[in-house]
Amino acid sequence: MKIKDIVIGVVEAPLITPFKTALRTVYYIRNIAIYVHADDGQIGIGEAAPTAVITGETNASITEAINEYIKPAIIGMDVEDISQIMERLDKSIYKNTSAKAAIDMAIYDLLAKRYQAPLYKLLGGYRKELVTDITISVNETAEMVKDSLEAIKRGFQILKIKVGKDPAGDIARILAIRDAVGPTITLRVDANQGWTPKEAVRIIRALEDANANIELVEQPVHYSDIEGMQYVTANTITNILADESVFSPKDAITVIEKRAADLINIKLMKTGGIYQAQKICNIAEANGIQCMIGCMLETKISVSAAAHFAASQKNITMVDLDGPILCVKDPVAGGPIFNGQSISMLDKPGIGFSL
Ligand SMILES: C[C@H](N)C(=O)N[C@@H](CCC(=O)O)C(=O)O
Ligand SMILES: [Mg+2]
Repeated sequence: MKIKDIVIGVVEAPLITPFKTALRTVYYIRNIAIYVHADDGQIGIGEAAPTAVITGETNASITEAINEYIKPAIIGMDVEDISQIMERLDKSIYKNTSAKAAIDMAIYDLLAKRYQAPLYKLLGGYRKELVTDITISVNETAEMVKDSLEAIKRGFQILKIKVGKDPAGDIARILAIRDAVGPTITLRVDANQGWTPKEAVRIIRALEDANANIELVEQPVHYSDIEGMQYVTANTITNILADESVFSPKDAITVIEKRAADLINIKLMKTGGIYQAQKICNIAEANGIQCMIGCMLETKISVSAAAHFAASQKNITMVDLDGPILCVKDPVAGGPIFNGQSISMLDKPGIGFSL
């Protein structure tokens, strides 16, 4: 099964409410869809999200990276030579991880279809069901409390609370949410790099003193401030999760060696796809570090690929795959079933979309 052509399209989905983090506000998803055509007529599907503030990519850069660099590097290759394809993909252009992720997942989709196997089984098949959290955008406290209670009414038991935009008000925001939702709901906090190391320690310790029972705090400080992350991890009890600080296996080794975090968030848009994500997950597992699977603002196409990857790995113990849940409707039919907080893998070949 040889790679014959790569076709680029657009995938769009309006969001139910604006998505707000310390880094950006988004009203509408407009991502790149990828169709990798094989010489036997099969098509593999992928998606790239243009998260300029995190990966540095735009829809224009993703399109250019694929057309000018990635496509010439892998066209004509046999889908079964996966390691060789992934080596060429990695070397075809520096960074551009979301462009690479879209191609990587489309090729894995084709490989799994070649063997008539669901992708999660081909990758290891550890489990069939995942439970995702849902994001509560950063807003004024009252609005975040209201959004948290609505999410619980919709059946979500794990909330990912965005903070870091107004550090002075963050303790009050988080405590008000804990107060409103009660003790049984799991709360994750994501500062998206919005705090200084000293601020982070002060805020997290205040939450600990108030018995807020926060499961983890994600990327408290700037992605490049590994020493700052190390300082926060060393001076708090709460688990610290590295997100924007870990794109590559090398980044994971740095964070682990420096004890800069307790946990790692793997996103296909940061790793450049499943092949590199597996390496990070294995490195973390060998070092006793559990991983979260995360997503950017992505639709069901790429989030489904991430779900297959997560389902295949024992060491992925936390799931933040709420992209499709934040959309008014899915732009594609098929794939795993997203029902409230549960994501169920089906036994259709590949990622599960009929193309
Ligand atoms: C969508 C997901 N829950 C999430 O929060 N992802 C990112 C930010 C994504 C983005 O800005 O597109 C995260 O920081 O974990
Ligand atoms: Mg994050």
